[in-house]
Amino acid sequence: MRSVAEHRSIVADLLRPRPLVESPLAEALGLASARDITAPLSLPGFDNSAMDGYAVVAADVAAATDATPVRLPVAADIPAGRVDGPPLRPGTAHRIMTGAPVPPGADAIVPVELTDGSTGTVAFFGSTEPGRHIRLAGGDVRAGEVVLTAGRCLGAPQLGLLSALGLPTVTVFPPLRVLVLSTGSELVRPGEPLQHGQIHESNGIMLASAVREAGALAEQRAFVADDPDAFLSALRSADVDLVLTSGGVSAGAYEVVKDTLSTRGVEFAKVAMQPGMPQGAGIFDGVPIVTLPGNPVSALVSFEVFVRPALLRAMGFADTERSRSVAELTQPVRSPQGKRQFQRGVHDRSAGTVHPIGPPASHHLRWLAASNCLLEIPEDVTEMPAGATISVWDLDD
Ligand SMILES: Nc1nc2c(c(=O)[nH]1)N[C@H]1C(S)=C(S)[C@@H](COP(=O)(O)OP(=O)(O)OC[C@H]3O[C@@H](n4cnc5c(N)ncnc54)[C@H](O)[C@@H]3O)O[C@H]1N2
Ligand code: MOO
Repeated sequence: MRSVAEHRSIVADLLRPRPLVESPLAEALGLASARDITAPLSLPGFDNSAMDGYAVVAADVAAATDATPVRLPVAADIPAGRVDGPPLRPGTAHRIMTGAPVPPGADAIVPVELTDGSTGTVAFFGSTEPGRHIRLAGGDVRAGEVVLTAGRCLGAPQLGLLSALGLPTVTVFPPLRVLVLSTGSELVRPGEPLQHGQIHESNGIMLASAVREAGALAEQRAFVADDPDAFLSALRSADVDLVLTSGGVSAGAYEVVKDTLSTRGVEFAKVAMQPGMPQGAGIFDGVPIVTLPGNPVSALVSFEVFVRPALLRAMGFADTERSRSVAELTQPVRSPQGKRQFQRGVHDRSAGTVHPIGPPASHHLRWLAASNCLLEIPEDVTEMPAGATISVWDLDD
């Protein structure tokens, strides 16, 4: 049997990044930056006020108290955005707003709450010290510093930072395009009535959603029956970077995926894993294809273990794995000898504990939907008692 690690690297080696693109920031959410990003300018770009109030020379208001206010003439008004503010002469104050440039000559800001707020002659009821409430140029970012490294996922704060640095675009790895194709003559579209022996199709939306959650683009085709011609024509009609099928890969008489592709560039193997033993991967018609087992839990666990890290790697992400932690089991678990088992679990992060949820069998979608993690049990471990520590893949990060 093939090991989990071997199949992971076979799948990872199949996928290739698309050519880099220069993307407007608004279209880069969730993608990976392709390059280290060096700040073209400093942030803040100029010394500016952190408070609405008055710019002063601190020494001028050193004696101010509630009982003995200091009064200064207001020589200028500096709203945020004013670009022609005059210098401050000692013995005067400038009314200033948050974000406005501190005038040359001033060394502190007094918040409006410590004054009477006047625009003619202002009374100060408290003192200040040099530097108070001034945000210094370069205090956040200095021009020339690397602010984001290649492979970083561009989320809201990262895109905000790039915009603050005056960068309208960013070089990114484009999302991979993935065709999700379910197979099975028993499948019926949700919303349509079932006859005995039929089931509603569920892997399509589940895998397409997992692809989208990973930041790639999913094209979810109507599923195909266990019919080689229909299957091949669905495959050939796609212009994608990866095809992801489910079903038809085990040992039965109507395994449309295995029967059709095993002579056409796809290698099928048993992987020492549960769920998710029957797997296939290869190149068909020049396009990478990964064939997942049809049992719904097997399909999604296989996606997590083999496809998601490969997709993230080909989309340039530095971080390709789910966050892993170690937690204490609150109940014992058993696992088959020789297989890496991934049980569904509920991880209580604040308590540092985890328990398996639902049976290990691979058709229990309900328990998959109720879980927030996978428990990873190594091949050579057949039982673990309550209190043992176990490796956990958190699925909700
Ligand atoms: N004799 C053997 N039988 C089986 C073996 C084996 O080694 N020898 N392996 C078992 C394991 S493990 C798995 S996993 C499954 C994988 O089977 P296939 O990939 O061929 O998938 P199917 O037979 O098409 O379907 C399995 C199961 O999943 C349901 N299914 C399939 N597609 C969907 C879908 N899109 N939405 C919802 N449910 C789906 C299907 O109805 C079956 O119940 O094989 C075992 N058998
Ligand atoms: O490998 Mo199957 O995935 O155990 O149910």
